[in-house]
Amino acid sequence: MKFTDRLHEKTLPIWRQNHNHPFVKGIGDGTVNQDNFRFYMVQDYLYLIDYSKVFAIGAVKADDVETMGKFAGLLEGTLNTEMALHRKYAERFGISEEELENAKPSPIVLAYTHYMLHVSQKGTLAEVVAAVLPCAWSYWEIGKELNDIPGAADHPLYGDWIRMYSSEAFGELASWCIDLMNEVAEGKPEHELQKLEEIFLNTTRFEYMFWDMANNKQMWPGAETADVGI
Ligand SMILES: Cc1ncc(CN)c(N)n1
Repeated sequence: MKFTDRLHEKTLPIWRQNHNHPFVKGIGDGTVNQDNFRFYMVQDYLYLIDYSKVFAIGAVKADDVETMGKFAGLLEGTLNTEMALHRKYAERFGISEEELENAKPSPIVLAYTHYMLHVSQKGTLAEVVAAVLPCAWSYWEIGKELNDIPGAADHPLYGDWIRMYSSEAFGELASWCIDLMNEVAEGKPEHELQKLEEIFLNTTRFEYMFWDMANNKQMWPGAETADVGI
């Protein structure tokens, strides 16, 4: 059994909850509230800035030039392809790039990104990969699932999102993360595998919390409308 099969099996209930989250379903059937989607895209942009930094840490921790190159590819793909989607949506919503970068992160975004940055700064290369894997893997699976819904990828607003996360290019990045997880877990003692499992479980849980945050436009307690992200 591959280590990633073990991870998938262990986190299956929460993994399913991610796929069936009302916000995800709403992107697929076009019913998600536009204002919530706008909030989500702004918060996701902030998330991706730190997520990209985790790939840079991966490059620093890589043991060979080929792996360094893959992390550089993931960093480039996130900054220039995935985040281009967010910049395009921001333009549609009348949000400038400056406003986007200066938006305030929600408590969930801060907790999630700080967790990933903490794990990757203090941990091993395998721990870096375990932290980022649910992000790439679950979005790719969700993208493909939504793309299978007839007409979903043609939706005037949410179609771009579905096409991005079901694309071959995104799938390649996700597959590379899956393969690397198996490579770096090979031969590790059980206690280290359990640690990787825990990190993977935690970021899978954060994925669920992120969808919930988007669904509820959840910001800081007592925040005024003007403080809500942007
Ligand atoms: C929260 C989150 N997780 C994952 C992805 C896919 N890179 C994303 N854009 N946002």
